[in-house]
Amino acid sequence: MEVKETGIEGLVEIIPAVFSDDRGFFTEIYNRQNFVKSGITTEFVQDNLSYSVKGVVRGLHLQYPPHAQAKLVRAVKGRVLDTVVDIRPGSDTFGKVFQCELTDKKNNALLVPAGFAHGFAALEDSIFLYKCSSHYAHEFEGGICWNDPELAINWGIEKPIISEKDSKLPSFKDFQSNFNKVS
Ligand SMILES: Cc1cn([C@H]2C[C@H](O)[C@@H](COP(=O)(O)OP(=O)(O)O[C@H]3O[C@H](C)C(=O)[C@H](O)[C@H]3O)O2)c(=O)[nH]c1=O
Repeated sequence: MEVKETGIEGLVEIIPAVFSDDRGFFTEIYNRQNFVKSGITTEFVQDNLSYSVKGVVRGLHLQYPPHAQAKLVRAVKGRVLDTVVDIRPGSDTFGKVFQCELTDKKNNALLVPAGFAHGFAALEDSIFLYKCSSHYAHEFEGGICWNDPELAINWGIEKPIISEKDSKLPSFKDFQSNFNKVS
């Protein structure tokens, strides 16, 4: 298992060992012992899976403290452009956007610490599988609109398919003023 730094504290890409033979391949997608050995001690409590047709953007989502979630995210089918924004108060990289293509060919994953807004674009029909460090808490959900002009995120999709809920998410500026109130 290779852990690649991203230049943002705590945000790492994970490339697992993949064992291929004439039947296909085998890979461990989570092994607590190996993660701890690599310095990743996050405790996960919930696994989620979502299917997105090509052209979907989900996000940017987060849960407010004390229900903020660290996530271990991957595409088990297809190809997604995973996108995170550092919204940790006082972080040296506050407001920084990081993107990483997660594909079923690379079997790569991204460990997203708590304190990030998270979303992804489905560049193909994709199945997204992820572990969360805190349970779903609907009343603590928040987000930032996918097309915020300040973040200017390139999702790789011109006119994304988004949910009604995501279409109403606030701008990054409005999010920050609200976040200061709830933190
Ligand atoms: C997140 C979640 C949702 N739900 C229910 C609530 C809704 O009735 C339905 C769809 O929820 P939503 O539209 O919020 O699903 P996504 O747009 O995929 O949300 C996720 O998208 C981005 C990429 C994330 O990082 C978050 O994990 C999460 O916010 O599933 C649950 O029952 N449990 C859950 O943990």
